[in-house]
Amino acid sequence: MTQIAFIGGGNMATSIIGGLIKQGESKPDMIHVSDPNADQVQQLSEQFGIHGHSDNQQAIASADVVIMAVKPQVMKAVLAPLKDTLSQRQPMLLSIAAGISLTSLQSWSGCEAIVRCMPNTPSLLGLGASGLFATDKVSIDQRNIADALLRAVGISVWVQNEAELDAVTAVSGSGPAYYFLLMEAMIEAGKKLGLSEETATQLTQQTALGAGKMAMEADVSAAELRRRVTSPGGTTERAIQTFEAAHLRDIVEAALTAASDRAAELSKQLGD
Ligand SMILES: NC(=O)C1=CN([C@@H]2O[C@H](COP(=O)(O)OP(=O)(O)OC[C@H]3O[C@@H](n4cnc5c(N)ncnc54)[C@H](O)[C@@H]3O)[C@@H](O)[C@H]2O)C=CC1
Ligand SMILES: O=C(O)[C@@H]1CCC=N1
Repeated sequence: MTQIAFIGGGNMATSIIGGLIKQGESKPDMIHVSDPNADQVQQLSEQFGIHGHSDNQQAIASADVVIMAVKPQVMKAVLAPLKDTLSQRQPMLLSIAAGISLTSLQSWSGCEAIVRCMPNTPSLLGLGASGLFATDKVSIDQRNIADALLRAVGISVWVQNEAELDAVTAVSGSGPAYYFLLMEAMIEAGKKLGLSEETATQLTQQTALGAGKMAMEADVSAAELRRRVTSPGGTTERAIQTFEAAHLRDIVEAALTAASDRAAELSKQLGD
């Protein structure tokens, strides 16, 4: 069975570890985690029965897959002392860090087989959406392992070129925040229309959940589902006309373009 080492045991690592064990994808004994935060390591070891380390070298010593789950800003410094070992052992490196290019990962780690991935925070609930891209040095078996790792916390989608990961970041990486913004606005508007905060919040949350589930389960498009809610001459029609008059679609396109541009910019800034 594959030995997996997580470098960084924060939010995303915790959710992936939890998903792997819950789904039976990996045995606790095969998982190592390393983090300078001793409390975090202890909690992960106790919660999941995995091996905890304070030394990254120890964590990667026998790993087939090394998952880099540290913040992008520290990636270079974290990989520097591991480069000799990684170059020699050549495990598959999987990075979940936003905006760190394959070129940088390759030069900082000395690894050849690298998968870059963009997950999102609903991974914490097993409802994540991740985009993945692999170098051509990644074997089919390694791709399958990377796929299983991310599927343990949601769905995974492979993209055809690295630049598409910027679009994935704009759609699903940052995406949860757009829905939260809409929810904030709906709760505020509901309150202005006379509802209590509690009632406006409950109704907004359940509506978001219901709409998401309907969109997932329906065999028709989101546009068709919208039409089915919209009675001619009714209330939804007025609301939709208001959104369209304010160019909501243009606003969404501009926002996602800005996010994608920023992802590309960050890759350049954080690279060598
Ligand atoms: N939170 C989000 O929405 C998303 C995050 N990501 C990416 O996931 C990565 C991790 O994010 P989170 O889990 O949210 O961050 P986090 O801050 O919860 O976890 C990072 C962990 O790295 C540890 N760390 C710091 N220096 C270290 C070192 N030298 N060696 C080992 N561990 C070290 C920290 O103690 C911390 O526990 C980031 O690169 C981020 O870009 C990707 C998609 C979405
Ligand atoms: O906002 C960010 O830069 C990161 C990437 C995707 C979600 N959070």
